[in-house]
Amino acid sequence: MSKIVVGLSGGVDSSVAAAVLHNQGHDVIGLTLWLMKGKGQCCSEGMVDAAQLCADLGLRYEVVDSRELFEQNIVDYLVAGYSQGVTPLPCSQCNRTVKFGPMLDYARTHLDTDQIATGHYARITRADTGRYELRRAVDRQKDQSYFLYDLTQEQLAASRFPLGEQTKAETRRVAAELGLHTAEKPESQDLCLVEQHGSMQKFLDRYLAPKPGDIVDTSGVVLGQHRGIHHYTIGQRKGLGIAAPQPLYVVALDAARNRVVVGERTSGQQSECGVQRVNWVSIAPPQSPVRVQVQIRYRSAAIAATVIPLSVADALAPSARLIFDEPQFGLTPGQAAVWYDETDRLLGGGLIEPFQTAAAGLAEASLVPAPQTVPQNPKAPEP
Ligand SMILES: Nc1ncnc2c1ncn2[C@@H]1O[C@H](COP(=O)(O)OP(=O)(O)OP(=O)(O)O)[C@@H](O)[C@H]1O
Repeated sequence: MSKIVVGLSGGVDSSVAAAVLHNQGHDVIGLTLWLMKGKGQCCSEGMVDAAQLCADLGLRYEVVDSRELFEQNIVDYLVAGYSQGVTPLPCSQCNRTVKFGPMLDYARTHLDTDQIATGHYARITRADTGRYELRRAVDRQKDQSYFLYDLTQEQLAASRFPLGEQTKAETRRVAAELGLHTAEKPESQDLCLVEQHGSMQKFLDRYLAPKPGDIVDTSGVVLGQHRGIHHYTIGQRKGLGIAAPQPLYVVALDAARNRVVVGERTSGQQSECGVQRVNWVSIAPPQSPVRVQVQIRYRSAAIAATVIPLSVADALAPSARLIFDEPQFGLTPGQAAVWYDETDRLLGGGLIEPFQTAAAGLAEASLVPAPQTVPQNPKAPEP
């Protein structure tokens, strides 16, 4: 039996993960990363529920103050990204740099173990080559592998996902059978920051001052005014405030000119895109193109595509080109493209690059903003 540190958010999933491992005879230590300044779900009620769970099961419980790390790696990253016209995906970045990495460090340094577990719905297997593979969860509705594409081999080697083989309904049933007080706790519906602030816009409004500009069509004709490009996302149709005979969508965010570019659905279609900060997971970085099924958003259907690996020599920042079998609408710079094989193995993923739209004269934005580009926080939340 092993000593395992289980990340506890205070929700039913991590409660069951901890209880199951405990019932299997492992020496379980509950750990909550205190992430948010202000009273977020995980950081007030969540900690109380996690502490209660550990008391009920007789587990040691730890809280690690990770608020500064979360602020630097997630809040600043989001604010800088949105101000540059990209729509960053915080969850995969959070998993790699705020949760799994630091949790593993803490487990090794303070708790004398290199094993961690979470309530994520995904599965880890080991190939004959010794490589750790990430697979979709058995419960496809709950599958969270998309958010885990950026984990390193070291992190996967240390991690367990006890819920990967079961459905959410089974998790709730186990929680009820074990009498866990979190059994009936409602599902979180959105990003933790969105849940805390009510909406992504309300969160961003705390950091980014309004910066009105033009809404233009793809040939540059001004159609209206916007309140700041951070209020918009690629593919958005509602809330543009423009009367047009045909439906218009946001097809690009031009930070350099502070413009929102709109067009008909066909003008927002792309047959390929660049991907940066690629992480190859279940297979070693390939030297030649790979046929894949790719997801360009968490809930989007997987689509057939070919990944062409680029800059293989640069192991720290490999990039790739994705060529879709059919043109795709709604490719959003900053979101993750995550690719799988025909079964359920997550092969790799990376961040969709800002595209060059010659017609709209867009400037390229960086997905990895320099810290000094982060605007001063006009009204930061109270710690
Ligand atoms: N603040 C935190 N500290 C430690 N571990 C966390 C924290 N937040 C999330 N986790 C871990 O990551 C897993 C997935 O987190 P996510 O936010 O997706 O929650 P979830 O799927 O709603 O799960 P839960 O029901 O446990 O809240 C959790 O089950 C938990 O193990």
